[in-house]
Amino acid sequence: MEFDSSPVFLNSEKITRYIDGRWDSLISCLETSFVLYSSDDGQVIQPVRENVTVRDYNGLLFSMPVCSSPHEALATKIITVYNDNHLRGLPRIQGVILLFSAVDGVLKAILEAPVITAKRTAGATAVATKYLASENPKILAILGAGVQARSHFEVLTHLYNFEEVRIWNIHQNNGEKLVKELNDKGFHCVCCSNVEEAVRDADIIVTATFSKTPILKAVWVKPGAHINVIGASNPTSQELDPELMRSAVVYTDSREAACVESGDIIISEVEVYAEIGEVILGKKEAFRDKTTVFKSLGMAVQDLVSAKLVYDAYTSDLQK
Ligand SMILES: NC(=O)C1=CN([C@@H]2O[C@H](COP(=O)(O)OP(=O)(O)OC[C@H]3O[C@@H](n4cnc5c(N)ncnc54)[C@H](OP(=O)(O)O)[C@@H]3O)[C@@H](O)[C@H]2O)C=CC1
Ligand SMILES: O=C(O)C1=NCCCC1
Repeated sequence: MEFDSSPVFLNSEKITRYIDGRWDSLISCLETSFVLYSSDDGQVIQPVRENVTVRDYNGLLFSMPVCSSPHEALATKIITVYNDNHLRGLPRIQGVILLFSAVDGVLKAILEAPVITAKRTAGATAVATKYLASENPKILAILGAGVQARSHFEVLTHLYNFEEVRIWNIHQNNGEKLVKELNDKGFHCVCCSNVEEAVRDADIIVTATFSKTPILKAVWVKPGAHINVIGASNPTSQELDPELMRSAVVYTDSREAACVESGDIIISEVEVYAEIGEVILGKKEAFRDKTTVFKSLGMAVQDLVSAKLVYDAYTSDLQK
């Protein structure tokens, strides 16, 4: 018998076709991935990711392998993160996800990483926010106006009917561009000229920037707010001031990764109260009425379940 081992290649356009409009399915897969990861029963094997610094060009190369037994799948995301790429007119994050069968090791698909990274990170935030934010959030503040800011706007406005959405960005023109783009689609967002104005009385805050130093201060944040910290994914960068970190109950996706990768956790010397998977499993409490931080690092198992969602939709479409 002939063995056709050619993997399919799914570019960003195809991935968008199979993932757009599917927030509820994605959120549900991501919730499962948090549970599997935090179950500690070996169903998911996911080492802390490796990275290589490209010193001369201010770049990084990340390798993120994972095995998920319940999905009978293996995946590795390989991405580059080049902070100065906006000056070259290129995205800061690029790369691929390789999806394999865990049964026989066959490479099933090569998927461009940016769309999945954008959607799965926002979907993961949605899971954390569902568990940790107050029941009826009215004001959303997003700090940043890039890829993650967009996907977080999308998923959080899918989940909640906010009375106000405020956006702040370091370069105000880019913040205004995003606000115009969203308002042209029928939303009503405002662009703020400083962080304090953006987060005043906000119930949910998202920080999604490439800042290396804190942009969000404790005194500006309403007690009881829920903050999703998406950027500062290395031990020397911070998005939140240490006082804010110390005044909040801190949750994360992976405790093991947070302790070596998150500047916000390492520099402020806070303890991680729980992984979000432990909250979903009922092993740890969700303090909705306290100020909570979800420190998102991003996990390979999130890429695996999202890539599989797209691949399965693609293959079932082929069979029609
Ligand atoms: N937790 C996770 O799973 C993931 C985390 N990330 C992280 O999320 C963050 C955003 O990524 P993404 O949206 O893809 O990147 P983008 O390049 O699309 O957007 C980056 C945003 O950060 C702003 N920015 C750049 N430098 C600074 C600075 N010094 N201070 C404040 N703002 C700044 C940019 O403003 P302007 O464009 O005007 O310069 C832009 O709004 C990054 O830190 C990235 O590493 C990304 C993927 C997954
Ligand atoms: O999980 C990811 O993907 C990323 N995490 C932090 C840095 C960029 C990409």
